[in-house]
Amino acid sequence: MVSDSVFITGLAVDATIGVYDWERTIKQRLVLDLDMCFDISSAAATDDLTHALDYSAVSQRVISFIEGSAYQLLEALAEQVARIIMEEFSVSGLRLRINKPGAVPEAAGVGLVITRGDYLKGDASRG
Ligand SMILES: Nc1nc2c(c(=O)[nH]1)N=C([C@H](O)[C@@H](O)CO)CN2
Repeated sequence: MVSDSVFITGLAVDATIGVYDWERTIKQRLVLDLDMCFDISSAAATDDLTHALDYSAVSQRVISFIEGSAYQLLEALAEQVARIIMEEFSVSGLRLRINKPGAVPEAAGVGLVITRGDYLKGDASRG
């Protein structure tokens, strides 16, 4: 079981997201934190990006997907982002946190955290 991970924090994307009519006509800021299970041993041994989980490529793919999406719920968006990363980047598990900082004016942030795949298996230090 792999305990290595590659992370992305504070990934800011403007999206059409929300359940109310007024939210369907504007873009709102979302901020994502990702922790992705990935064995770094091959990248470490070869010093070659082609053997690494390229956090730049993941970031651009996630930004592109979210900018083209129009979900109502963060839950629906989160599930698809997790699926894309796991399917397209050979990530065996991940933790995804999505913050919608403007949604509740009285709160610094609201949102959700999901874990998928192997994220919590075999590594007590995560979670
Ligand atoms: N669990 C969730 N609760 C709420 C969501 C959501 O996506 N998941 N969305 C909204 C509204 O769109 C809100 O952000 C508008 O301010 C409310 N609750």
